[in-house]
Amino acid sequence: MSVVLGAIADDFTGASDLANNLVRAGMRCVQTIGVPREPLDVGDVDAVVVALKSRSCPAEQAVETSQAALDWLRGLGARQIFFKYCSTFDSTDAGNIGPVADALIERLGASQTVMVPAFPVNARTVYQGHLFVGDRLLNESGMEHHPLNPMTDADLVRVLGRQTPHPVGLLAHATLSRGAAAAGERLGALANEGVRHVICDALDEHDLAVLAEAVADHALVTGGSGLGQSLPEVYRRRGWLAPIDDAGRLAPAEGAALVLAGSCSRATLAQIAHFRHDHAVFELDPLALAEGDATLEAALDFARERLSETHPVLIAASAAPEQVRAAQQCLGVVRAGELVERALAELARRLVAEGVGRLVVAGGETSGAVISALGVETLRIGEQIDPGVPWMQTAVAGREAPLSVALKSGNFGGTDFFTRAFEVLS
Ligand SMILES: Nc1ncnc2c1ncn2[C@@H]1O[C@H](COP(=O)(O)OP(=O)(O)O)[C@@H](O)[C@H]1O
Ligand SMILES: O=C(O)[C@@H](O)C(=O)COP(=O)(O)O
Repeated sequence: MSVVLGAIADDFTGASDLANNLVRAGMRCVQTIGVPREPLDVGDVDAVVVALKSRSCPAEQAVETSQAALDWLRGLGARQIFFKYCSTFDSTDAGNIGPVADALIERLGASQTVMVPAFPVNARTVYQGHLFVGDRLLNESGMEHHPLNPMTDADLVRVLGRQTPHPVGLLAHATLSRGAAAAGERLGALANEGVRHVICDALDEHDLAVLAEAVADHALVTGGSGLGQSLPEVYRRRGWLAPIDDAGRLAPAEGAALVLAGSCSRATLAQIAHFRHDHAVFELDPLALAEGDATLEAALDFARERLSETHPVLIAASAAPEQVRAAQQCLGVVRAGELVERALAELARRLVAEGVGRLVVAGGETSGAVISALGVETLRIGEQIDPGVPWMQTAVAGREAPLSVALKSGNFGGTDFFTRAFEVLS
């Protein structure tokens, strides 16, 4: 059997979210950081997820790295390509969802793709093309304050329409509720009208299963990880997958426990507040980081004094919207983000070299910066901590035992995530 699914994820937390769902649905999955330099042995692999850091970079760069990932995945023989973006459709009018989807469609010679951000288990649903987080529209969910891609419009047909010159259509719930054949017919009719991108409603797992059945033969699908829960079952019915084995067991974890947070989402802020009750927290201020290395050294000292296997330490740049705005006004949006990402990446690099072996990172961009600084190339997927966030293991230079790492999407996880994650691991 060869690789069935090749996925291109626009950030690192998103990649592990998708890989987690594929593993839980019984696919043997490897996550790579970018396109690996060495050939990858895919002898017993059903799915490969390539993690990129292409969500917030200039659109041309996102297109270029995504095309390179596509070419590599096709070289592995992948039957279907999955472009994974955020379940909150994180993007701006400049991209990158529209431009990347267009480029992938063209390179694959396809005529259409579905857009399925829904992830019901984490309360992301789509109705009449409008994205909800819980019972709030996207633009009232906290995502309107995102430091890099504030989401101020919940109408995804309209949002995507600003990112692509091609027509955007809707596969509405009324059609979906009539089953996979009706959904497939509607997609075909839209394709005949020249509609390239189809935003799909989905309220629950059943809707995702219907969509998976309708699109399993498409060259390209796009969306959040929810669709990744449902596709493997369709592949299995078609005989494309080997029987399920134990797809997600890791070696025992070793080393001190550290949490690094760069996400400013509501969920992460609540998780930090919860953690603070019983644990030590160091706050990184981007304005102080801009002044020189003293803050970074202070954070290192703080961690070194407290690191242990049993009591995690947290270093966080995460701040409330008004503080983020103040830092951005002073430093600029890009520089503020870069200063924080660089500092957290440097802390990870130095503290892992000094014995951290269990690492949780909060935030997609932040995870990209940290994992890149650690020189990670591939990750194995292990146990789920909360929906969308698995423990993973990887080799890092200078460490004999594998590094256990969890990349938490800003918006995911219960309030006790930063303590419970380590309990799950032990
Ligand atoms: N105090 C702060 N002020 C300004 N920007 C910040 C601050 N803390 C974190 N950031 C930046 O905000 C961005 C958060 O994005 P990300 O890590 O993807 O989190 P999420 O997963 O919540 O989207 C990062 O670029 C990070 O460097
Ligand atoms: O789909 C999702 O919500 C996540 O997998 C995701 O993409 C995470 O992005 P961040 O919130 O930026 O971590």
